Amino acid sequence: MQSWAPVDVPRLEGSGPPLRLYDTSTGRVRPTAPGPEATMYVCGITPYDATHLGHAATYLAFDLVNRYWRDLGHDVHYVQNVTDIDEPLLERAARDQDDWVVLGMRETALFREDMAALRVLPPRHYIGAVEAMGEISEFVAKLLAGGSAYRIDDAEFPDVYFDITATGHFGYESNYDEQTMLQLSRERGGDPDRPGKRNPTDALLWRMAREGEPSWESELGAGRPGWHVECAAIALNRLGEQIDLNGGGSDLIFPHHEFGAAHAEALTGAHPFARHYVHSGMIGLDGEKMSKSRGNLVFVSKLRSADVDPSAIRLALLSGHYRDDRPWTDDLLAQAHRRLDRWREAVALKAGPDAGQTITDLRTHLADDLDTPRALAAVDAWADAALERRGTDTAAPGRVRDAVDALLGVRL
Ligand SMILES: Nc1ncnc2c1ncn2[C@@H]1O[C@H](COS(=O)(=O)NC(=O)[C@@H](N)CS)[C@@H](O)[C@H]1O
Ligand SMILES: [Zn+2]
Repeated sequence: MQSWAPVDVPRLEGSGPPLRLYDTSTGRVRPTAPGPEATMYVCGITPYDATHLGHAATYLAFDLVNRYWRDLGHDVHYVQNVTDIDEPLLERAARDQDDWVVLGMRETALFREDMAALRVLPPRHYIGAVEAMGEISEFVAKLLAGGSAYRIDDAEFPDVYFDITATGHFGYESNYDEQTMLQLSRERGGDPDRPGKRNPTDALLWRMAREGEPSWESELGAGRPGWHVECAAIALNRLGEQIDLNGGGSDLIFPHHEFGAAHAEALTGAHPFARHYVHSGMIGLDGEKMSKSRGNLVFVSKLRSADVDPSAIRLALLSGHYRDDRPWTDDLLAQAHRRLDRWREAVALKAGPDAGQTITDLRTHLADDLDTPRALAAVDAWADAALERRGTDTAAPGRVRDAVDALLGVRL
């Protein structure tokens, strides 16, 4: 599947400290240490109700990681999927008398447009589950052959499940207890109460074809994949056995990323699958998580069609810390507009105070687990000084503009 338009990123002089990020599996902020090419897998959308501000906040967080690693001089091999076949998509298509394929294509196209408008750097590989069906079924067949997976004893639908005891590390990514895992498995598409499973939380790998459901021929028999194995296969086959970062919103901590890691590790034996598991907080509206099921969604495309500057949307979402569950409010957007106008006014000056310290501060704060509130405050300070006390450095406004573009993706 084609990704979206590339974004030019100004090259800045010098570089900052190593990027440190909170890792869910160890519960600590730790330095990332990618090689010359950093490898990052961030889960993509299930293409309906796209792109709401929750989606946008999550993809902006990982865009900052991408930009910061590039600022350090790394290449970034960024891979993202599209869950263009899954229960929720089929249900939404049925509800709206829509063809699920058309719905998926339409919403994915809208998502690409929104990401390009927000100046999110595109993934090098943007892969749909449907186009990856061959490699996914092959991955499942290998798990089955290797004994990490089994067919459930159900004559009508002998579906394939993953055995959570296969790797001996299951649970290390989320660190959730059994009770929590059971509850979240139930809430997020699992079937812990299905009779015949070895362990209630064992995850579905391959669902044999049901009447009236889309299915694909495979060595496993006609059917379609479980949700987690799609990401494990797409990531592993493009980024290798161990990656620098596996990311998504905090609602993916379990079961999705726990199983994605377990599937990959069961196949390769390489542990941990990702050196960092990074999760962003939930954007809420009126006190509830912004989510498809609740329907309390604010869409990027609606704001864009109301002529809201995408850079203001970016600034509004970056004004909070990426890991915090936080509300979206109209006031947040109004504040962001004011901030954007002030920064633009300051960089339009002929000269300003020295930019060096500001760029150093920007990098230091971003390197500290993407501390964007402090990073934005550093630019506020420079803009205030430039507008109030002026300054004599004629290179400063241009340097600040380029740093804000390269590191925050905000176009001044
Ligand atoms: N309210 C929200 N705030 C922040 N991030 C959110 C919110 N709702 C969803 N997300 C994140 O947006 C990304 C896409 O969500 S999604 O469309 O439901 N799709 C999926 O979770 C799967 N296709 C991942 S393979 C996920 O990382 C999810 O955690
Ligand atoms: Zn995923």
